[in-house]
Amino acid sequence: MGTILDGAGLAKKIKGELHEKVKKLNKKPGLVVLLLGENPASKVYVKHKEMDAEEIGFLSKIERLPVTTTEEELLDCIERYNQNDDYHGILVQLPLPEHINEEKVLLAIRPEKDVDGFHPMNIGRLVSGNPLMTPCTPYGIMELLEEYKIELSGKTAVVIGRSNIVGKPIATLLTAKNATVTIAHSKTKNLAEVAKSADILVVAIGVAEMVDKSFVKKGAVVIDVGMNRNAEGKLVGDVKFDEVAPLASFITPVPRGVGPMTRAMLMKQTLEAFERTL
Ligand SMILES: NC(=O)C1=CN([C@@H]2O[C@H](COP(=O)(O)OP(=O)(O)OC[C@H]3O[C@@H](n4cnc5c(N)ncnc54)[C@H](OP(=O)(O)O)[C@@H]3O)[C@@H](O)[C@H]2O)C=CC1
Ligand SMILES: Nc1nc(=O)c2c([nH]1)NC[C@@H]1CN(c3ccc(C(=O)N[C@@H](CCC(=O)O)C(=O)O)cc3)C=[N+]21
Repeated sequence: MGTILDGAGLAKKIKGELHEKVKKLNKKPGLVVLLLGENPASKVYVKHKEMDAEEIGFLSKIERLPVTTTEEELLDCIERYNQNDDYHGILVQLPLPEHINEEKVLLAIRPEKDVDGFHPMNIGRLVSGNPLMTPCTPYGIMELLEEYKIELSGKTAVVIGRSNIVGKPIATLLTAKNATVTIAHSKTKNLAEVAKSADILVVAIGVAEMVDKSFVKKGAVVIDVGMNRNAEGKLVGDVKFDEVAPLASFITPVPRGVGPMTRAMLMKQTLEAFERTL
């Protein structure tokens, strides 16, 4: 049975450290989350982020906008927070409604306040090895691997999924730590076989429990980013945990694995954005 990577525990420790730092400040770091519409999953995530921010002692605000908000109105709202010195971090919850151009929106956030790390400048800086803000989920995964002293140099890593928010940036970060990385996706042939070559397997697909033991080499480190509701409404990952855990050397659970680390990195980057304004 592999060691369970306790994301919730590490996130709690990190948030405690952030809280201690914030107590010593004269001004509160501020985080605003812009949420369009009523996507139930987004509402839950956003609520969690607000709770984290308040616990740490940040100024925290959720700007709830109707689903009918126009692109221009959203861009105006972002610009107001770009100019507002009380807010050091701005996060626009994704996905956005169809009528809004995501690329335009992400480009409108001042890179210094882009605590998600999704602005093209931040992506470019990450890829060129001089990061300012790092996408929170990949960042959280790297912190978790480091906490458990998991060696990456010279290891083979397979990332399943190539999204801008998870797959591509985690592949970049693993490469920077000298892993040899393969990115797989829906067009990959012999996916299970490719995955089985991995010392480190990162799964970010969005299909409940798709990855079973046929994808996993004995002794592999398995990172499950997936966040899905199964038929009974229970939160499950992309990995069949019960089947894979006995094979793995380390494995993240869902919940309490990658998800809490994502939120902790968001808080960390908000404090760093604040500190850069001093
Ligand atoms: N824990 C956390 O903090 C976070 C969790 N998530 C969760 O992680 C999962 C992935 O999210 P995200 O990256 O945004 O998702 P996207 O939907 O943007 O990307 C999914 C990727 O998986 C690939 N894929 C889809 N189906 C298959 C398949 N059958 N075989 C192989 N590859 C496949 C897609 O391939 P192709 O490119 O070819 O279409 C795509 O690259 C979701 O469950 C999401 O909820 C996301 C963000 C944060
Ligand atoms: N601009 C933007 N930034 C994001 O970072 C972003 C986003 N949009 N859109 C949606 C995805 C998804 N995401 C999650 C973060 C934490 C948990 C999380 O904390 N999960 C808990 C469980 C939560 C529960 O019980 O529902 C856990 O895994 O233990 C989940 C999902 C961030 N995302």
